[in-house]
Amino acid sequence: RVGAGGKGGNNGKGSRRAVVVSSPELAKECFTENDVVFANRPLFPSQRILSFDGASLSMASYGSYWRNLRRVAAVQVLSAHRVACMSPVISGEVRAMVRRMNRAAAAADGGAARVQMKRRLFELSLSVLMETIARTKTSRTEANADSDMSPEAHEFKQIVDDVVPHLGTANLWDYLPVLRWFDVFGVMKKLVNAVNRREVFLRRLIDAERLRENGGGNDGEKKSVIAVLLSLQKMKNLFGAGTETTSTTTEWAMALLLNHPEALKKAQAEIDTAVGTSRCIINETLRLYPAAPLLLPHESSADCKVGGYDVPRGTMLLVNVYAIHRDPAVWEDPGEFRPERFEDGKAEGRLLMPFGMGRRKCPGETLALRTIGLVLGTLIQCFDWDRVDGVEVDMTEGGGLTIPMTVPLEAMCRPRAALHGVLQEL
Ligand code: HEM
Repeated sequence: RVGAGGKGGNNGKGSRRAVVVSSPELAKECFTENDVVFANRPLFPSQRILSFDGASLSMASYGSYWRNLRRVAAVQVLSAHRVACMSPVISGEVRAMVRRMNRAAAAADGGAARVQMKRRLFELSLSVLMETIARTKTSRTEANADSDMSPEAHEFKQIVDDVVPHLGTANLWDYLPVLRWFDVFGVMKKLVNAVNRREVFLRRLIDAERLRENGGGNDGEKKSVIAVLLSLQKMKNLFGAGTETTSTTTEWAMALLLNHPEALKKAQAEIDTAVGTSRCIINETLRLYPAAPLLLPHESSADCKVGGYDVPRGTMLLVNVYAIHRDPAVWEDPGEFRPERFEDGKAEGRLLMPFGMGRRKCPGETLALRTIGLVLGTLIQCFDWDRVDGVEVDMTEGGGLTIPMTVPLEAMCRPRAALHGVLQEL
């Protein structure tokens, strides 16, 4: 369960020393006794360009600088209290999406609309982040009928689309200097261009927030993230980490439910009586499709041992969460979608780590689970769902930093008769 590859600690010759861990015991060993040693991140050339030379929270090496940023993120921006304050914003965005779907269904033949779930969920996730980070709602109009995004979110999506294809641990450009010297594939040009656009964009959001602040427009608890950070003077970028992961997980959850109508019916019935029971479905989705299947890469800052093997300083650590979550020694029929595994604490003691473990664990977990829960709960409660033309959803997985669905999810949605009045009033 420990794999090794590459020689030499850095990527100067197109290779890099790496250790791949794919069992629950070894993952625990890496993030308990070796947690401090593995708390660094390898900095690939593409990441160096994108992360202000390693200055972003997710890419910074372990030390006082990272600790400081992490404290700001965990305490000021993503704490349970902050997330509770953000909930009305999230619900507002979800309601806006439901309103649009309801309108589309009313206008469609037979009262059911064909919905591009992937696009909708990504847009929603980005809008939630835009709204909590910069409060851009004012610049959006309902007349923009078929999109769930503000113009700012649109602009940011274009920047993300330019960057995402060049992320990931198997990017040749990062390993082979010759490709970089001649900027083969024009990667450098594209990344620098995207970073420059991102700078201009963020600067604009910050200036707008400053103007609002000067005008006395900020009200305590409902402050945007930028306002919070401005008051601490530590503006850092959290958009990248939170968008794709959240929307992809919701998309997989909907796909699983469409292929398991009995689970969908059960969830609908339960939500009608007690909101919040979609948690087992979310856990099971994150078990089968962890949005970061290899976590983010870690790097050792000193020699250590993993599973009895010597691991030298400067080795990249990849933790295969995808394999750990499907370990047949731990999970019965690991490939099957069975949310009941998580009922009544039945899965307690089994390692589920879609957000990682140890000190570099995802600080956005509370926000992500709240957002996914609200979105999924609302979609299941408000609509009856069907597969397009009754055809089984294609569950083929794509590659990259996250696990995208190869065929973007589409589904038929029909407003539930019992909720007609409620939907009209949204
Ligand atoms: C389903 C949603 C999400 C999943 C599955 C997820 C998963 C992860 C994972 C696996 C890591 C790396 C842990 C490691 O290195 O061992 C991570 C890091 C991180 N995540 Fe998330 N994440 C999600 C949503 C979010 C959200 C909503 C935010 C914030 C808005 C966020 C912010 C971050 C940051 C800043 C880091 C870097 C932390 C550090 O290096 O110290 N994530 N996430």
